Amino acid sequence: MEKIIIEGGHELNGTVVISGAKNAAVALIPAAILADSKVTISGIPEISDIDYLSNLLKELNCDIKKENNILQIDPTNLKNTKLVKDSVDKLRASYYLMGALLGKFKKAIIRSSGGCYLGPRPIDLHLKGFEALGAEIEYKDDVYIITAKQLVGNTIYLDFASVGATINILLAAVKAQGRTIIENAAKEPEIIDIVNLLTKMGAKIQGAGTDKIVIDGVETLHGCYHEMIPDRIEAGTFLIIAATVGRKIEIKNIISHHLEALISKLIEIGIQMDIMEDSIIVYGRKNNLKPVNVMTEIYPGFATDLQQPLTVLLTQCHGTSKVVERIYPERFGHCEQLNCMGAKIEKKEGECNIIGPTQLYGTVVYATDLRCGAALIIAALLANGSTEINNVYHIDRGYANIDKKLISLGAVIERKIR
Ligand SMILES: CC(=O)N[C@H]1[C@@H](OP(=O)(O)OP(=O)(O)OC[C@H]2O[C@@H](n3ccc(=O)[nH]c3=O)[C@H](O)[C@@H]2O)O[C@H](CO)[C@@H](O)[C@@H]1O
Ligand SMILES: C=C(OP(=O)(O)O)C(=O)O
Repeated sequence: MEKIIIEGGHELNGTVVISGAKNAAVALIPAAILADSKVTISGIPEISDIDYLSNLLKELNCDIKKENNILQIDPTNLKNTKLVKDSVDKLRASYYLMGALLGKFKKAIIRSSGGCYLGPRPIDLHLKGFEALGAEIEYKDDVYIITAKQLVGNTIYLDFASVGATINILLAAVKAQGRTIIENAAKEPEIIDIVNLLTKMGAKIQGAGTDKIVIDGVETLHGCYHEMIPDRIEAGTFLIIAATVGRKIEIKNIISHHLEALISKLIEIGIQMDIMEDSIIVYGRKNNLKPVNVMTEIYPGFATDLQQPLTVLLTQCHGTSKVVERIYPERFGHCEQLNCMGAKIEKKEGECNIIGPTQLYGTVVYATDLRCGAALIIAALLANGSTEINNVYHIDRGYANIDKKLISLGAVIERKIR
């Protein structure tokens, strides 16, 4: 088990380059196995979710090679192995292998996936989507057996615009017979990235980025080259780090348009930024920061994955801020940890009030999930004294080379094995 020790109080300066998007990469890789020849994806982030997923592809006899940030996935000799080992629940996105294997072989045997515990995370909408395409599903001893004689296109209305269900249904439908329509589809930028890859592979899809996606099934898909999008959540995290403990930080390899909801909150708080299309310069460490109210929503609303990191900046605002969590009402594991560091956060059902400003102090804390980990890093950079952050494996699932990136900006960080 690794832990990170951060000496707080150092002002950060310089440039940071954002890595590829975790939530796109973990779907692009399963999508690639639908091809009959090699798919090359560039911009792959160095995170443990990619290592776990690569191991799952190896279990399927897929040839997978990584060099720098380029991943070559050759599914020519793919076998439809049962995925029932512990390796499946190391990450959330292993569930995309359900849709991909179903689309490719009309059969998938896979156990439940893992990922951050943010309260209950059902996959009923994924399964209903597969059933609408003609699949039958059996669930026994934590393993899903999903089979179809034939997959046939259908109109599927999602009760909630779920990212995972939209992508999983896309993966199952690209090779189905006829037309599938996903109504109330998720509109996140990662969906567009997956559709761009599938289209290069020969799929026929319209409407990605809107709430109606139309898929006309094709018989075969082929290899291609794809350059993936940068991580808007990592970029947002660095925007918040820069606002909280930076003097002047330039954040590069960013699509500013993906971050509009966060940028507008930072402006409301009083953070000064120069916003370009593919980079942002943040002038942080301002006094008299204003409190704000934030409500998480599906894209283009404020991302739930950024509310935990933003909470740390809100501890420095003069007055009471409110965060309402509409996607995962139990996503508040960070509050107790931040309170141990001196924050004043009152947690209620589905929301919290942050009373600021408060001085934070270094202590021993525990990442309860990935973005709680990010919040604790920001708090530790700001705190008086040294902070020990435990359960670092959560952070490594989604932040590429976070220690190196922060050290290059002037942070004092050490990683230790317990
Ligand atoms: C790997 C990945 O991309 N993870 C992201 C993805 O997770 P994930 O794909 O799991 O999130 P969803 O968009 O599916 O979930 C959103 C909401 O819908 C509910 N729901 C979802 C599916 C379902 O079948 N039934 C159901 O009730 C969930 O419990 C949750 O309340 O989107 C979330 C919301 O932006 C992000 O926080 C995660 O970082
Ligand atoms: C919740 C997250 O990830 P996952 O869905 O992979 O658990 C996240 O990226 O914040």
